Amino acid sequence: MDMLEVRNVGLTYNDFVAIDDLTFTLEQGKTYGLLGRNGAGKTSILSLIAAFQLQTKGTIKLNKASVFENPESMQKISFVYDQDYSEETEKVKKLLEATKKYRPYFDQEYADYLIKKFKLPLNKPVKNLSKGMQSAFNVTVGLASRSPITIFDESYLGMDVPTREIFYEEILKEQGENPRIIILSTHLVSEMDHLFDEVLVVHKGSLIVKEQYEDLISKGVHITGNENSINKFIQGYKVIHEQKLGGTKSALIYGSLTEQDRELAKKDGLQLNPATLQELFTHLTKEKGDEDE
Ligand SMILES: Nc1ncnc2c1ncn2[C@@H]1O[C@H](COP(=O)(O)OP(=O)(O)OP(=O)(O)O)[C@@H](O)[C@H]1O
Repeated sequence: MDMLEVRNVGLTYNDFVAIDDLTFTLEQGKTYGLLGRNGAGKTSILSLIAAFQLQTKGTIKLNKASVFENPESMQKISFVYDQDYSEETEKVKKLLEATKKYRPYFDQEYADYLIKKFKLPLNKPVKNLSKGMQSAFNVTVGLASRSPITIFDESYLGMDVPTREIFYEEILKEQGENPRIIILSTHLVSEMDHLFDEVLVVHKGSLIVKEQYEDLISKGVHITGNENSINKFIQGYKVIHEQKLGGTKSALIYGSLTEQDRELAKKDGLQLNPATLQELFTHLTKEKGDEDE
């Protein structure tokens, strides 16, 4: 069972702290959603896991061995990110062959299948592909690499909806048939949440959430009703968002409601509705100056 352990990891660029003190473990067979606002530190974390750079402090280990400058673990990690192909004169077929050389788990049959699915033109220079097609090419490399750790950092850029659907279907299918550690960094929270087994939320370089998707979702509850009753009800709960309309108020609670309180809410005529991951993410990472709806 492959296991990635990130312990007390920090990263500073000159004096700027991009990542503060991250500790988490990832396990084979799970798809992780990595969420965070712009500049939260997602790409920085992923580039450390992929050993593209060395952290300023802490350790990152794959199966107990440090990943940095470790050829064995580097072969097990694929990092799919938004590459600049403006100078890439090589054709799709040739570039795929070249990439394959460094990926010991690469499955050519699966790559051929994906090329067909994504309708990638094998004889076109990669620099001449549309943005969405370049992303499809990257995703093909990432999926067909079958690396024990496969990272997709906003790998959907430029893809249209049907193409993104193919990407999502393949993630689900692959994880079922060839389990690995998959990390999906994304801003398309509501579109991709069905893919996540676990969710990591990074905010200003710190990890503020790491939870099973189902557990996390069960903590978000919208409670709506008469303002006075709501104010009384929410005491003691963590409220991450409030909205008022006339005498009616709606509060978004983050934390498990007791059965007793659910009964109480019903009795008081208060409405309870589950929150979505996107809502929880938005309000948990709210910053001063963000507009309230
Ligand atoms: N090479 C660098 N030198 C200096 N600062 C950097 C460098 N790379 C990233 N940063 C800073 O580190 C912080 C985290 O950046 P990072 O790219 O990891 O964020 P992100 O969560 O991936 O953002 P986005 O969602 O916008 O892609 C940002 O404030 C960014 O400006």
